[in-house]
Amino acid sequence: MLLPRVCWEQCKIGGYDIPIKMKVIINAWACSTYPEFWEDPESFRAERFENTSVDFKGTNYHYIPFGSGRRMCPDITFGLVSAELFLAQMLYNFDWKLADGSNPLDIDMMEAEGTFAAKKIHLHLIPTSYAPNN
Ligand code: HEM
Repeated sequence: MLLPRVCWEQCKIGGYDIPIKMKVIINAWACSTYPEFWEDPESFRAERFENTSVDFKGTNYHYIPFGSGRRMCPDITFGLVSAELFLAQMLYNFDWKLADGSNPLDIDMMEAEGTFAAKKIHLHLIPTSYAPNN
């Protein structure tokens, strides 16, 4: 869910009358899984972003992980760099195995309900420190 907005003028969206001053909350997850815009929307397919002009900067309304408009996330750059740096450090310094020895392709990617898209089933991993020979 994005931050709540207040409607500045009366309008109609998807057949619904939205009165002036009505509080509106945008469901970014619903936008990002709308079948009219996304093929097989609930599958994790990172390659769907290859060779496309769709990006996350708030002008493609079917993909708004950082929101859109004047209240969109002011720290997109910091957020992206932090996530990339963290992931790169974890992958560079450790080898990873699933704690129960199962196949990574069988990981259940269901999301829990809530404001943030956390995994429904926790991921239990065993890191092994990767120390290259000096
Ligand atoms: C990958 C990381 C991040 C994601 C996915 C993210 C996502 C979002 C989203 C969806 C919103 C609501 C936008 C809207 O309603 O249109 C938001 C707002 C905001 N974010 Fe982020 N964010 C991230 C990282 C950060 C970081 C690192 C900071 C600060 C250090 C930050 C600070 C804020 C602030 C202050 C707002 C409120 C803006 C306002 O009320 O005008 N975010 N973010």
